[in-house]
Amino acid sequence: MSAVLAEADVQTAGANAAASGTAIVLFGTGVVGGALLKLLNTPAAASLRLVGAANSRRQQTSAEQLADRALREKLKSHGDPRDDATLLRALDTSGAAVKVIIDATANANLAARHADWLARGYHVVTANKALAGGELPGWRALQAAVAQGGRYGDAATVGAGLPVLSTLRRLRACGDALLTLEGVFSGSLSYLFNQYDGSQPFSGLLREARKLGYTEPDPRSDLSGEDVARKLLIIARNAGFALGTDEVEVESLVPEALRSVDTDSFLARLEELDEPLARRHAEAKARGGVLRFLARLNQRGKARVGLVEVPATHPAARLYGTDNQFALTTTRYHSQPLVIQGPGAGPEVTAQALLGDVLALT
Ligand SMILES: NC(=O)C1=CN([C@@H]2O[C@H](COP(=O)(O)OP(=O)(O)OC[C@H]3O[C@@H](n4cnc5c(N)ncnc54)[C@H](O)[C@@H]3O)[C@@H](O)[C@H]2O)C=CC1
Ligand SMILES: N[C@@H](CC=O)C(=O)O
Repeated sequence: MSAVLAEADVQTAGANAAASGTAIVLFGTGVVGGALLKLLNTPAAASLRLVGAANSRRQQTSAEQLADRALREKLKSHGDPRDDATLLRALDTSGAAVKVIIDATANANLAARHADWLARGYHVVTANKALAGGELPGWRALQAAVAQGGRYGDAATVGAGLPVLSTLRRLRACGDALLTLEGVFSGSLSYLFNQYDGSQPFSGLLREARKLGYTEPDPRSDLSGEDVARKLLIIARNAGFALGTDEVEVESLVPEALRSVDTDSFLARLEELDEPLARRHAEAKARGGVLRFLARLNQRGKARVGLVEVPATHPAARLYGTDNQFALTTTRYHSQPLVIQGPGAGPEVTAQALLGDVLALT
C-alpha cells in the first residue's frame, strides 16, 4: 500500500475499518473540526471510533462525552485541561489496529509534531498546512517519516479536498512531470474577488467570507498570500520542486499598519482594506480587466502569488463562489493544461476530505 492516500482506496474503506478497528483523535473542533464531528455521526463513519477530541484549551476522552452531539459546544466550557499525552494514550489503549490523529487546527506547533507522530506509528490526517507548506526542513522530515511507512492524509490541505494532490501523484507514478502550475488556490480570496465589483466595501465581503467559514482563523493568513503560498509549496514539493518558503514571491493585501496588530484589532479595522482595493479594482475595470489572486509556478521553479489584473476572457475570470482552479501543464498535458476546478473552501467539503483520508487508511 502506498504511503500517501489515493481516492480509490476510500471505496472499500467502510468494511475494512469494521474488520480492523480504527480509532481517531481529533485536534481542533472549530469550523472544520466541528463539521467533521457532524460527519462522524453519519453512517459513512460508522466504523470509526472517536477516542479523544480537543480544542486549544480543553479536551475530552470519555466515551460518553465524546458521543454527545453537543461535544463541540460543550468543549468550549467543559472538559479536561489540554494534554497531548493523554490524547495519544487514548489511541494507544483503544486496542484499534489503525490509530489516526486528525489535525483540524492551524497551529504550527502541532503541525511540527506530524513527523514524530508518524514515526511513532500513528497515521496523520490533516487540514493544517503548516508543516508540508512550511519551512523546507519540516517538509523533509515529513518525507522521511512517510518513507518509513507512516501514512499522511493531506487531501484537505490543497483545494479543500479537490483531487489535486492525488492527481499529481498519479501522473508522477506514470512518469509524467509537472512543468508549470497556475491558478486560484484560495477559496476565500476567490469568493471575495469573484464578487467584488466596487459597489460594496471589500471589508463587508470579507466579514461574510469569515462568517461562512472560508477564511483562516486569522483572515490575514489569506489576505497576506501566506495560505496560498503554502498551497503552492505543497503542490510544488509534491511535484518534486524542493522550494523553500523564501523562493515564493508573495504579494500581501494587508496594509502595513495592520500587519502586526492582534487579530481582534485587525478585525475591528477591516475598513482600512477598502480604499486601496477599490482603487485597484477601478483601475482594472477601466482597462476592461478584473482582479484575481493568482498563484504561478513556472518551468524554472520561479513561484509567485499575488493580485493580478486579468482580462475578462481569462479562465480565472470565470469562477464562481469559492471556486479554486488548478491548471497543471505537464510533459503529457502540454498543449492544453489539465484543469481541476471546484469549491476550494468551506467546512463541509473540507471535513469530507478529512473523512475520506481516514477511511482510505483502513
Ligand atoms: N475553513 C476552510 O474552508 C478550510 C480550512 N482548512 C484548514 O483547516 C484548519 C482549521 O481551520 P478552521 O476550522 O477554519 O479554523 P478554526 O479557527 O475554526 O478552528 C481551529 C480549531 O483548532 C483549535 N486549536 C488550536 N490550537 C490547538 C491545539 N494546540 N490543540 C487542539 N486544538 C487546537 C482551536 O481551538 C479551534 O477549535 C486550518 O489549518 C485551515 O487552514 C483547510 C481547508 C479549508
Ligand atoms: N482559508 C482557506 C481555506 C482552505 O484552505 C482558503 O480560503 O482557501
